[in-house]
Amino acid sequence: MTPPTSDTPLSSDRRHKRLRLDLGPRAYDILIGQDVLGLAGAEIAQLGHKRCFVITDETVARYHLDALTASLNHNGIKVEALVLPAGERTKSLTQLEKLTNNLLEKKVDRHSLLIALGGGVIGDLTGFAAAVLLRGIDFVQVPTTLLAQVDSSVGGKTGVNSPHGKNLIGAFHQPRLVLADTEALSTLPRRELLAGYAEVVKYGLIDDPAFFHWLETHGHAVIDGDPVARLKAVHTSCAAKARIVAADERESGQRALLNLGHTFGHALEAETGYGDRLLHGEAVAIGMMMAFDFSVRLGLCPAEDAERLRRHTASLGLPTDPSQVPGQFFAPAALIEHMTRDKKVRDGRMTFILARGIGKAFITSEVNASDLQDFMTMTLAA
Ligand SMILES: NC(=O)c1ccc[n+]([C@@H]2O[C@H](COP(=O)([O-])OP(=O)(O)OC[C@H]3O[C@@H](n4cnc5c(N)ncnc54)[C@H](O)[C@@H]3O)[C@@H](O)[C@H]2O)c1
Ligand SMILES: O=C(O)C(=O)C[C@@H](O)[C@H](O)[C@H](O)COP(=O)(O)O
Ligand SMILES: [Zn+2]
Repeated sequence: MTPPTSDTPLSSDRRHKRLRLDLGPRAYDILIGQDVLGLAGAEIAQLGHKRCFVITDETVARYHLDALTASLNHNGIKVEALVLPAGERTKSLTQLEKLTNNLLEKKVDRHSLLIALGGGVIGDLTGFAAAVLLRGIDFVQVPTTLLAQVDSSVGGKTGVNSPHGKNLIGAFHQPRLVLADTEALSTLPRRELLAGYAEVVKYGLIDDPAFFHWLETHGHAVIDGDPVARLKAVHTSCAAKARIVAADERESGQRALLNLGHTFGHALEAETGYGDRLLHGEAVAIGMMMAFDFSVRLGLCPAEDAERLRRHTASLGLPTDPSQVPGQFFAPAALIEHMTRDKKVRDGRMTFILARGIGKAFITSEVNASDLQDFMTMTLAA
């Protein structure tokens, strides 16, 4: 049989996949696939809210707000849209204050629903606004970037950045529903697709070597827009995240595996000031490579596994090294200082996600400060 390509229509039962994140009273569905924006009205109507506010950014509004609004209107739901500036700097206390004031002026009430239409920035900010407005109201995630579809829309981590570090102000607040329209990715720039792809690779590296192997063969198809490959990549990623979150909603243990690459990555992001020079997913790509290289240096991981990761991400055009961040010099001490503010620090001890190989990530607090210092000095001098 000829494998489907981006030109091959999918039969309707293969156009969508539905997952359930099982969290008892906070359980919710994740619907993934083609024309999910068209189904959004019917899905959201079932939640029974009288007033809905769509929170989005200027770029996403241009491409996808009309389709979502039409679908909601078609199902008898009136919406008001609030359009924010695009980009990581919108994930700030300043924008949170503006957004919550705006919603309060419009007399948002405890039966209102917020709908986050956009990438991780809009999802994290809207989710946090929903967590704190009137001590907590409902929200739905409608992710439109690959990163948001495979990671940020699922699991209930919401928040904003602080000058002290990434996501340092936030709350766990689960959405009522996640609606991921894979066709919405057709308007996403390649650089943003690649950044999201880093979080896809993460699931293979954590505990699914077969998925990593599949990505080595099909990663280009995921990036180039093959609908079957995209559906599989988003579905496999959400299934992995849902499984981990269901077992440890508030990151008291195994959920920290989802932070692979983030201890290094968040430090790089904080140092670049959350601008366009380094996207979150790019920082994670570099951070995961650093976690593997560090694991090799500590004698924990075969060097060939780190090389396999480097080969795969580099072949798609993702950065693998801090020196690839344009116009930025990273000092080891500055990065280590950021790492000491990581949310995984306990009693002054840093926690790292390291790996014994591809698909064999593990959590450890047994890292020696001098080993870290030597590794950072070596990596940043290279
Ligand atoms: N909560 C979590 O569990 C979690 C997980 C991973 C990442 N995050 C956070 O997510 C954020 C990054 O999210 P992101 O990568 O989606 O960035 P983003 O939200 O800034 O979106 C990236 C860019 O793409 C544009 N865009 C979005 N959808 C588009 C579309 N369909 N077509 C064209 N342009 C589109 C946006 O306007 C923006 O300019 C970071 O702040 C990160 O910390 C959170
Ligand atoms: O959902 C999680 O748990 C993650 O760690 C997913 C990460 O990809 C994401 O970037 C998350 O926001 C990082 O969380 P943080 O607690 O380190 O801020
Ligand atoms: Zn992330």
